[in-house]
Amino acid sequence: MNKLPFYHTGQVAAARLGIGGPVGSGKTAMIERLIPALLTGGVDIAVITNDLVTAEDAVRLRRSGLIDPARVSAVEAGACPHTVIREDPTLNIEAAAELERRFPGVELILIESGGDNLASTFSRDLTDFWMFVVDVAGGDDIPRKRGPGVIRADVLVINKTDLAPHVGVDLDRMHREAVAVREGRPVLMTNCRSGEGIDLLVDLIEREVLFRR
Ligand SMILES: Nc1nc2c(ncn2[C@@H]2O[C@H](COP(=O)(O)OP(=O)(O)OP(=O)(O)O)[C@@H](O)[C@H]2O)c(=O)[nH]1
Repeated sequence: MNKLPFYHTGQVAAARLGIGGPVGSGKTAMIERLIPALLTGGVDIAVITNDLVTAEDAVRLRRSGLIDPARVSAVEAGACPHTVIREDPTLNIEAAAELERRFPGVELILIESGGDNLASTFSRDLTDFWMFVVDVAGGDDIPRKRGPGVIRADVLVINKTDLAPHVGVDLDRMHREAVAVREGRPVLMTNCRSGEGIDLLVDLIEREVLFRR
């Protein structure tokens, strides 16, 4: 196998897209929606998942039938999830390089962080672009709390919009308050149950990450 890094092989590096957010906000569900949408758009993709001490999310994606299981790599953080996406992203950088070696045409690598707190962010050494996924059921006060993930992510995604009536959340207000703390950076709303909003997210990825439009 060719063990040289991509910059010695003439191969163009794949874009790295980080997906972070609190536990259970719908990061894996988002990836399950993004995979078919991106594949339909002709994007050559691979995925890295980060879990604490298991490969649970990777196993779920490998079994989903949505993507070649060999294109899903698992990193076991063994510590707070942000450690391996921010403080020392070596394991993730190596996993991405390995996917590029094995799949030379890969254009986009989705890197899912383990569920974390509102302060988690991705290192720019690891990702070209990163999204932070929060969910309606986590509370409409989350944007007002101004955590670094909410404020600094390249795109903030508010997921589980279908649950708003069940948890008493005013979606327009939650969106307005998120926009207000993000100084012009985008805020999207999704429902991963139905797929609503995923088209806008894919448009954004194709435009801002893959420079296709
Ligand atoms: N109603 C509703 N449920 C959702 C939505 N997105 C995800 N879920 C559900 O929320 C739960 C958590 O979703 P996951 O995709 O596992 O969340 P995660 O962020 O990957 O979770 P961790 O990796 O454990 O942090 C699952 O039961 C999903 O089916 C949504 O848009 N609407």
